[in-house]
Amino acid sequence: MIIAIDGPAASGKGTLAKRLAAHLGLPHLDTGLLYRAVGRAAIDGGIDLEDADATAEIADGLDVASLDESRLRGREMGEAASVVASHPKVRKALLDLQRRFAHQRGGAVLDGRDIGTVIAPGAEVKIFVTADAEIRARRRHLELEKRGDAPPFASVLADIRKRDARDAGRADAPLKPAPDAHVLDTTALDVESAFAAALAFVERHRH
Ligand SMILES: Nc1ncnc2c1ncn2[C@@H]1O[C@H](COP(=O)(O)OP(=O)(O)OP(=O)(O)O)[C@@H](O)[C@H]1O
Ligand SMILES: Nc1ccn([C@@H]2O[C@H](COP(=O)(O)O)[C@@H](O)[C@H]2O)c(=O)n1
Repeated sequence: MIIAIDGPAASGKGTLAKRLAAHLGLPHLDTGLLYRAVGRAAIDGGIDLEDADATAEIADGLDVASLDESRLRGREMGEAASVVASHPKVRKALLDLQRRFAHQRGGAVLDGRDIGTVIAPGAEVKIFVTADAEIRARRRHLELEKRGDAPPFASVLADIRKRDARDAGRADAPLKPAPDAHVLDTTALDVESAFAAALAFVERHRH
């Protein structure tokens, strides 16, 4: 069974994908990490994030086994990822490995922006996780506060809005729910309730 989980920044899709994968015993891929890794490598190498050819070359040679998540999290990498993710050549370079992961024997859970629309349009379960931007910013701000690394709330909210607008506005694989996706609005749901709602949906649709 392939479970595709998409949604805007800080909607909780990663939290949900991880929980579902652990509960169902399926492998999980956070596809945002791939774009973050390309952004990270470009910055480390002094390459302009707007350079589609150079960043696609990085994406082509990405070693997924050696992704260092601790260097990929954080606001700057989210922004850098969103810039490189707008290049069709970068997306093309990362397509096959995501599709192979999705179609491995036994199934998988993937979360990102285009899983239900582009990477695995035939997925048995598609969930588009969303929440009001202010709530998402509040959750992300809380997370950053716990890490002792919180900028002002207003700048967290502005980052989220800017990233969503870029992701939804790009021509190639824009952020949007697949026509057959179940939209799960978690604005009024805590983590446990969101997980319970997602799991109930999965159980209804697995075949
Ligand atoms: N339903 C919820 N209620 C309250 N907090 C939540 C909920 N879901 C997730 N969170 C918290 O919100 C923050 C963002 O969640 P998460 O990292 O899963 O989002 P994401 O969509 O994967 O983000 P990104 O797109 O930036 O990778 C985390 O601190 C997480 O613990
Ligand atoms: N399937 C995907 C996944 C991610 N992106 C881009 O990467 C950025 C970072 O993603 P996070 O989930 O780690 O926040 C995101 O803003 C997108 O621009 C993507 O395009 N497709």
